[in-house]
Amino acid sequence: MYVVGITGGIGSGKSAATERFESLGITVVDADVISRIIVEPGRPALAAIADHFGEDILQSDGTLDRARLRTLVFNSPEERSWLEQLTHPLIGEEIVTQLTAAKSPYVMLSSPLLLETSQAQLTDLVIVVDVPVDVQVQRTMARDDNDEAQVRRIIDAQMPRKDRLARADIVIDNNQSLAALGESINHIHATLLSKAEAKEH
Ligand SMILES: CC(C)(COP(=O)(O)OP(=O)(O)OC[C@H]1O[C@@H](n2cnc3c(N)ncnc32)[C@H](O)[C@@H]1O)[C@@H](O)C(=O)NCCC(=O)NCCS
Ligand SMILES: Nc1ncnc2c1ncn2[C@@H]1O[C@H](COP(=O)(O)OP(=O)(O)OP(=O)(O)O)[C@@H](O)[C@H]1O
Repeated sequence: MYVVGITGGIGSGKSAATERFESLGITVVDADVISRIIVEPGRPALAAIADHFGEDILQSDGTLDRARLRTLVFNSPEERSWLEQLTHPLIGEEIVTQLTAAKSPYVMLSSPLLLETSQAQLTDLVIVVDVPVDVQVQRTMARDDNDEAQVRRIIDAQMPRKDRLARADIVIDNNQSLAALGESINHIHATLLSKAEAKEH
């Protein structure tokens, strides 16, 4: 199995990129999606979070109050570290399960923390989706209910842009139109198909 990791900071355009790869028939395993599944009601991780932060971290329907947890963990490195020690092993396990089940010519692992965690070891090649930090901030604020200071705190909790770029095998410059992004991906897809083919033989 040829595993292509794709990463980038918050709001860089990982989802915009992976939607395009999916439309080309590629299975995408998404760490953000998995991070929501492992804290669904009834899961042990949600009970551990409620024990640690108090029942106020749950909404009236029993689901996680993500906005509240977001404020807590991005204002406290200790609380963020506590949450990551709980969630990252569970996210890692589910990533492996989903990668193993994938049937497309290559499989993509999309994760904002690919290079910050051991997830990178699962990949054959790393793609970084890159935009300047100010563009990350603008696009994230336009998408989410987050003020600028909050978005910048999240960016500060992630790998600095230049370190991430230094780890890339392929960089996608997403400071361009969505149409141009699609064009870049068509070319990269052709390259990845031949690399995956080469690994099989
Ligand atoms: C703090 C939580 C509850 C906030 O939830 P919310 O719905 O607001 O955000 P969501 O999960 O969609 O994440 C949005 C973006 O925030 C960034 N982000 C999330 N967690 C982290 C983290 N631990 N460190 C740095 N950036 C992070 C990523 O760029 C991500 O794409 C949630 O992000 C969480 O549980 N984080 C811990 C698990 C984790 O590290 N997830 C990242 C995937 S490995
Ligand atoms: N080339 C582009 N031009 C204009 N808007 C874009 C472009 N690429 C992505 N966007 C928009 O920017 C926002 C952030 O993109 P996206 O959600 O794909 O980022 P992400 O890297 O998946 O973020 P996160 O780490 O938060 O999951 C979205 O609203 C998306 O529609």
